Amino acid sequence: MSGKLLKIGFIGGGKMAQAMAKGFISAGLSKGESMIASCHPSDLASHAAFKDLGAESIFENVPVVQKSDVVIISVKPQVVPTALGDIKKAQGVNANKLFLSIAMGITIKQLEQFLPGESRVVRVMPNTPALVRSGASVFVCGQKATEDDASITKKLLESIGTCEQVTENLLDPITALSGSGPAYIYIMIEALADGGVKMGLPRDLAYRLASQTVLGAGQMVRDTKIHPGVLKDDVTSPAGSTAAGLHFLEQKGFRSALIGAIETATKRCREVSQADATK
Ligand SMILES: NC(=O)C1=CN([C@@H]2O[C@H](COP(=O)(O)OP(=O)(O)OC[C@H]3O[C@@H](n4cnc5c(N)ncnc54)[C@H](OP(=O)(O)O)[C@@H]3O)[C@@H](O)[C@H]2O)C=CC1
Ligand SMILES: O=C(O)[C@@H]1CCC=N1
Repeated sequence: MSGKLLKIGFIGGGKMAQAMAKGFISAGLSKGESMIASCHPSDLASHAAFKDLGAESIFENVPVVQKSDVVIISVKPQVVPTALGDIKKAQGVNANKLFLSIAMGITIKQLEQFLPGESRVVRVMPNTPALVRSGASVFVCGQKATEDDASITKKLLESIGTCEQVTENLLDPITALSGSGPAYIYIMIEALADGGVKMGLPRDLAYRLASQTVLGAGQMVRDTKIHPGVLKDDVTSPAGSTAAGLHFLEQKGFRSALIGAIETATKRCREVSQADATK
């Protein structure tokens, strides 16, 4: 991937596509002008967002494939069959491209069926912190993806955060954990700040402290590799305030709620994987 910048195309220019596009640009791996996105006419905000990046933004999917080296399938799962159907039906399109699909629940097998036979498919699960290059992504290579495709995928995803190659059976729980996870953490940050405000903190200070605390705790687990239970014990002084707070969380089923969220979200991914659930 040295030298000429890859042309990156997005089929669907929504939230996750924009996060990845902005991440690639700030990583220096791409430029607005080497990107193209197909947007839906009903989502002019996304159309404008890609134009603001200096990218080409259009309302058709086929030219995105024609003009790109790597095509990122970033429409909602329910839209994937139609969007890829457009490409399969089109005459004379060179679909011998690398397709990265980020669609929740859509399997490699389904993607390979929806796309023309020559297409090389990699299934990816990123998350929105890709925008600030702190994403957590995983990928699975399809039948026709080459070692080069895996390297290109890795290079792209590592530019916007961490990246691991996994097996497809892990994709649904990963989607539930790291794909959806930022949403759980955002409501936690909001609630922590609400608690701080309830107890008299100014709102902006409460958000700064809550977000930095989440960031710092995550970094502690990742960088020290110390078990989170041990790190929790280090915070919890005998007869102190943390023990009182933890007791309240246990009474309210905090752990159980998080475990249940991952279980429920995984089940939703599995529903979508079933062909009729993409409708
Ligand atoms: N958001 C996230 O955190 C993550 C999302 N994903 C996956 O990314 C994909 C996109 O999600 P997200 O960005 O949240 O969703 P968005 O709704 O923000 O983006 C999807 C975009 O595709 C547009 N669209 C609809 N139909 C078509 C079509 N036929 N051709 C081209 N574009 C079309 C939508 O327009 P309109 O709104 O008008 O329908 C919308 O702009 C999903 O498959 C999701 O599972 C994966 C990981 C994380
Ligand atoms: O909510 C969703 O379905 C997508 C998948 C992971 C994050 N957002």
